[in-house]
Amino acid sequence: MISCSVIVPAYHEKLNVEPLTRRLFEALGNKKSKETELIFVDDNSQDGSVEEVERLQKAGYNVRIIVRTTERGLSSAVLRGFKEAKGQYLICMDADLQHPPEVVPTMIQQLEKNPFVLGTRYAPGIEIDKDWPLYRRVISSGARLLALPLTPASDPMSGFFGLQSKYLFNGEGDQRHIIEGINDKGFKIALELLTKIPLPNGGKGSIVDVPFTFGVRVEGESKLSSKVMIQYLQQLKDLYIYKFGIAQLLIFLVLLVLVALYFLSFFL
Ligand SMILES: Nc1nc2c(ncn2[C@@H]2O[C@H](COP(=O)(O)OP(=O)(O)O[C@H]3O[C@H](CO)[C@@H](O)[C@H](O)[C@@H]3O)[C@@H](O)[C@H]2O)c(=O)[nH]1
Ligand SMILES: [Mg+2]
Repeated sequence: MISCSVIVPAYHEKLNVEPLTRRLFEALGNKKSKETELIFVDDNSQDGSVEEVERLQKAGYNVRIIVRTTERGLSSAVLRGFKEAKGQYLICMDADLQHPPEVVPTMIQQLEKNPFVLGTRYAPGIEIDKDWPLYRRVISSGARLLALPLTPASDPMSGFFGLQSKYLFNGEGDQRHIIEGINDKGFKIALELLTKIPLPNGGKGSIVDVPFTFGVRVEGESKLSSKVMIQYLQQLKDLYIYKFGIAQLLIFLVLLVLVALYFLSFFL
């Protein structure tokens, strides 16, 4: 029986499909592999990813690929994968091996006892984004700072996380559906869920950190674009309103300007 589903949003990731699949199932070992399914959610890349997955299926791996033809986007791809998942433990990770598959067994172990598990780059001994160019560090720090009031999580920008499915869905069987009001735009699906799903005690004590080192992408290219950054700012605005009400939006905007000025000062 499948207890864990690993969901991987993928766009033009053909070269990463096989190494990710092999490394994941190798890390899981015999017993856990039988209880785990791997689901790629691809947005019609037409780059041979489908054929790669078919080859891996023939080799005996429990992997499949959902190809979306009318939708695009990381967050909505992850939500689609969650909807199709059979496991009670749901894990989300990138295709490009920046999230080490070897960390997944620890995440599953933690999910057996805790509602939410977060792959975090902010932990003792972890050097944050050490190979990132300066501009990515600036964007990442600014984005993290702005999300701090929304959740007690250490790394709400992370795309490497897991949760118990009962916190994501309402209803059972055919009636099962993702809780209302989840924004499916942009890249930051973990932040959205951390803010909105009904975690015990508002997340305090129910989000377990699993430290990992954010690797460097070897194959393919990042899909982070200015459109994604604008979607993030829109998402933040909506989350501030959701959490604090419309009056606080003004404070948010003032904060935004201050933070922008602070970071701009590095370049002036
Ligand atoms: N299906 C689908 N997948 C997508 C899309 N855009 C990106 N992806 C997939 O989402 C994953 C992350 O995309 P990257 O382009 O590699 O993102 P990144 O800039 O490296 O950002 C990562 O780091 C952030 C932390 O700073 C994370 O927040 C983010 O989720 C991601 O992991 C990859 O597997 C990529 O193929 C899309 O439109 N559709
Ligand atoms: Mg990446």
